[in-house]
Amino acid sequence: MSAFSSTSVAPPFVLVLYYSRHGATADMAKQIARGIESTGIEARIRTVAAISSVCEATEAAIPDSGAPYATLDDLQNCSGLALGSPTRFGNMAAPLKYFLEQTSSLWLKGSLVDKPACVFTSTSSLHGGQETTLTSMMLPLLHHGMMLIGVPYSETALLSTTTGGTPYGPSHLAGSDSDLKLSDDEIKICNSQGKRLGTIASKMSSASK
Ligand SMILES: Cc1cc2nc3c(=O)[nH]c(=O)nc-3n(C[C@H](O)[C@H](O)[C@H](O)COP(=O)(O)O)c2cc1C
Repeated sequence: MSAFSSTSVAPPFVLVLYYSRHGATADMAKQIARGIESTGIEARIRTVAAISSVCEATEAAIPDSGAPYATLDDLQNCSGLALGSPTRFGNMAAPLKYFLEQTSSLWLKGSLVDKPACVFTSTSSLHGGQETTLTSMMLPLLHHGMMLIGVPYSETALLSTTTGGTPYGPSHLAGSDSDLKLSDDEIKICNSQGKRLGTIASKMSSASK
């Protein structure tokens, strides 16, 4: 093969994209990333900026701590997506929705069609809207044509958990002071969801080459 015909193909990765204010959803993102990376594919962890009426004028391009901010290129080039948000009045948090509302150019090109995706959330109360938040995050992903994966009951932690964990996606009960750590069952569910997403993303990205 001549030097001119060899092209360097960027290795596939799964984007773990979340917003977190107090750190619980960020902890979940790390556990999902562990599950993804256990399958041999890179997990790229990215967050979105908080919003305010002047956010675009005041936010630094790179946050002082934590994951870098996601770009549209991260979404465009990922082989799969794990999307996470704290529950806000039974819905996803505004900063994540704000980011998603800037993805019309990707929607027009169909960039995310047929890519696998999962969703995860953290709440302060057990019946405070985990499932509704998870489904609220699924809706824009379905508009983008993504293929949603949940947590099958073959993950037995779904049956033993007394806090978070749903078949719609991993969840966490953070408590009213946002100080409860991820339980062992919640961690298992995050890890297995990441593993499932990584496995499917790897298979689909190698099949499309
Ligand atoms: C504006 C606002 C609305 C919230 N709405 C809910 C809610 O509907 N149900 C709930 O259980 N917790 C609610 N919470 C609590 C957060 O979901 C919870 O503290 C979550 O664990 C925070 O995740 P984080 O640590 O990733 O920021 C709300 C918090 C805020 C600031």
